Amino acid sequence: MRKVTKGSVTIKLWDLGGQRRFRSMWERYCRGVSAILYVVDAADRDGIPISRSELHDLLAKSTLSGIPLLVLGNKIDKSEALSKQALVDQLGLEQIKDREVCCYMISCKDSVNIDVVIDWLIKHSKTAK
Ligand SMILES: Nc1nc2c(ncn2[C@@H]2O[C@H](COP(=O)(O)OP(=O)(O)OP(=O)(O)O)[C@@H](O)[C@H]2O)c(=O)[nH]1
Repeated sequence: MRKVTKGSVTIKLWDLGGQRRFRSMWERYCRGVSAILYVVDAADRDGIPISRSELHDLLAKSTLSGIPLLVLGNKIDKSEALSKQALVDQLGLEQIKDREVCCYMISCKDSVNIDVVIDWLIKHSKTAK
């Protein structure tokens, strides 16, 4: 667990492993959270179908209904990265109707759009409500 503080708001973040053997644990960690952040490698075009089905399987859990979702398309510094619209389409984000969904394209390597992610998290934190 990591904490990020901005102003008077402290956000607690749990970084869950993306490998197959960790995926069955996702639902347990997501119960009761203020928001789910789903980070996808936007440059790994072949991996997107798996990301899509794992995401939709996760969101189908009744325990997680209504929890806001922020999808991050990471690695936009790579030339092969998908556009935002292509990522939204390929992940089927427009089909998610039971919660707020947002998508940002980021580069952790070049620190692109990290500020908007933090702002989104703060807006959706329990203390901000
Ligand atoms: N080019 C590029 N590489 C990145 C970026 N962010 C992370 N990486 C690289 O991607 C690799 C995987 O990063 P991790 O942070 O281990 O990925 P992860 O998704 O947390 O891994 P799991 O939790 O095991 O799923 C590392 O080699 C990082 O340096 C980015 O924005 N651009």
